[in-house]
Amino acid sequence: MTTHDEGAAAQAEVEQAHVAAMYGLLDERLAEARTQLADVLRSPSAGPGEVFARDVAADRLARRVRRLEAAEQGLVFGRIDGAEGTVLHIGRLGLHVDGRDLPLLVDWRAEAARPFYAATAVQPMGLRRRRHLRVEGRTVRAVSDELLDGSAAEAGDVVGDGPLVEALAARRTGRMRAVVETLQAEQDEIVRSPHRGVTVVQGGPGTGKTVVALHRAAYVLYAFPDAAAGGVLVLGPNPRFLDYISQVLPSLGENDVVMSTCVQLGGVVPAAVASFDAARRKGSLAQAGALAELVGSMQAPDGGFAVRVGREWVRLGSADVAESRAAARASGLAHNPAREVFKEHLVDAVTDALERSAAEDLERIDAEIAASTGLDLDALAASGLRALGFDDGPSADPAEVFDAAAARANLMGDAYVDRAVESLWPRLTAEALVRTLLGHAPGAPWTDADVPLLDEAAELVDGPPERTFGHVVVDEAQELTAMRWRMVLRRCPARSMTLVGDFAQAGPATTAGDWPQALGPHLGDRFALHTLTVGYRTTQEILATTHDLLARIAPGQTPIRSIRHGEAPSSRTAGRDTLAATVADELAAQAAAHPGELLAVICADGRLDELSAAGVTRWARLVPATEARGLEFDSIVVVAPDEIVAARPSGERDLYVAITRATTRLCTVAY
Ligand SMILES: Nc1ncnc2c1ncn2[C@@H]1O[C@H](COP(=O)(O)OP(=O)(O)OP(=O)(O)O)[C@@H](O)[C@H]1O
Repeated sequence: MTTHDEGAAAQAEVEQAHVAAMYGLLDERLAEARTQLADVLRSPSAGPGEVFARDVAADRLARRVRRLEAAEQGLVFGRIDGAEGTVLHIGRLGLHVDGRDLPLLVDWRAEAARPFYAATAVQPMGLRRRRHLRVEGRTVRAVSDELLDGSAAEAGDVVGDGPLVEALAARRTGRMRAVVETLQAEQDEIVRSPHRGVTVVQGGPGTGKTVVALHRAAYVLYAFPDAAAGGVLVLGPNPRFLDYISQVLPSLGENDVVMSTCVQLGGVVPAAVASFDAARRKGSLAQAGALAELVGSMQAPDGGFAVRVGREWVRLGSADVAESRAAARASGLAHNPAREVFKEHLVDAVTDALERSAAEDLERIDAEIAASTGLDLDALAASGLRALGFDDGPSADPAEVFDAAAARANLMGDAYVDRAVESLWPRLTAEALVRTLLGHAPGAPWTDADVPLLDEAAELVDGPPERTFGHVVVDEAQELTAMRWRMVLRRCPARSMTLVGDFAQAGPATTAGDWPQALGPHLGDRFALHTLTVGYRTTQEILATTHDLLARIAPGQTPIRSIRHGEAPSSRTAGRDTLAATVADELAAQAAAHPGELLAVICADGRLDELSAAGVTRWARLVPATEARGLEFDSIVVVAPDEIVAARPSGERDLYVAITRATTRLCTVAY
């Protein structure tokens, strides 16, 4: 009989042979792909068609190379053994060998990999055993098994600490990492949900909403080819957060994801941050109505219109103008492109008026000829037309004297007509429209809250954005105002989205208190809501200190249960003048006692300069409470909580966010 350690070492050796074979195949595939790429790039191509085809092929191969390269880290991390003896290894991508029935490695997103995440002892899904492999570089360091079918452990089973425990015990690095090895069943269910529409994930801090959102993006790219072809967009609240999550998708082999903040999406760089009041006001849905109304008011207001044609004036009644306006609006085009439709209808009406007047002239001339004979009728008709500005030569048939098509063509290019159209249906710019709405002087700086207004105006004026996406992921989605939601939805015509957030963590511009309030105006009830309940970041001890706060800021919300436990939070009191020094002292002590931990100081924006001057960045990241959403550190020092609460209308929620950033230790320094 072997000891546990000997058994574990033997099993690691068994797995090493498999893992070596997989890396061997990965190397082969990578070499093939690189050779193919080099061949394609070298191949001569004649003509634009061939160049295009070559570029497409090169792009596809370059992606394949990148995907294979990204799989080097953590290529394989799991294995499932069926009750009847089948074995599947699970990893970052699929590897198949010709002539072999079972794949050497199954992509974690494939249906065959589902039991690895979803099987439990209650529902083993045909599995006897789930195995996690800890691989460093290309070397198997350890294996750990869970037996799922109730059978007793045998010689080849290594039952020990779960890999989740190991993953959670790891030090924070300041960058989020993929957790594809340890995705939990309630998370996995959302990640691989077949729902193509809007999936919403709510849950307290640290329940893995970001984890789910990013792994969902990777799953969508794998499982929904149409959405993948349209591109995937991931939206986060600020650049600091985007930097924090930036490595997750590349490490899953997905490099073709666009990451952005809402503001960056608008293409306008704001020069200032709006006040809370302005942010709320400008974020409200009423602004969309106001902008639409403003544009409408600039589209041929009621009344008639006169245009000079040659030496004549042609007058149109308000009914003709209204008909042209209705036709332009019915085109469904935005204001500027619809202007052309308006102009065409107006020119038709002017042409009709000219035709009527030409016919009347001819009748009058006929009458005059009848009165005094001997005059040349054709010459008379032609001179009548010339008087109206037309060059048409004489015609034998008076009914054909007026060439409507030529008159219309002339009018379309006529500067007077253009001027008249401009006064009725002026060409607009988004900037000018928003400035008019806000009563801004030209050149006044834009704020972040103006960006969604400009985006809305751009759609009204020029039409939908050129760049749209097949799937959009929104993290910290509770931060979006109604106008921002419109901006996001505009870029996802297929309405295939993953939205994650927590209204207990909402900032000052948010007016909605829950998902139906936030999404109802845009999507009705067309979204599937999931709730995560288990915390993986913040210890139960730290969470316990937030219960009263949570009851105030989100009265209906059930506190989450954390699987982490640790020290009780500590607190220090300082004098008003010694606050920064006390923080520095605390950090120095923590850094000495827990070397290698990632520390952060979170404070009100107004304290940043003082703390920075006190040198806290020697030991810790200095993070304003307004930018702490979504981030995570081993240990947190929260400075002057009262100041964080007082700084913004969402102060208590900001404090809740700050307190829930730590995985291990929380210290509060107050005065
Ligand atoms: N299945 C898992 N395996 C390993 N680690 C996990 C798992 N789920 C979540 N975590 C870890 O828990 C921490 C919190 O996850 P995440 O940031 O996704 O939570 P969140 O719900 O988005 O938090 P917040 O509301 O604060 O933004 C991260 O370190 C993440 O890696």
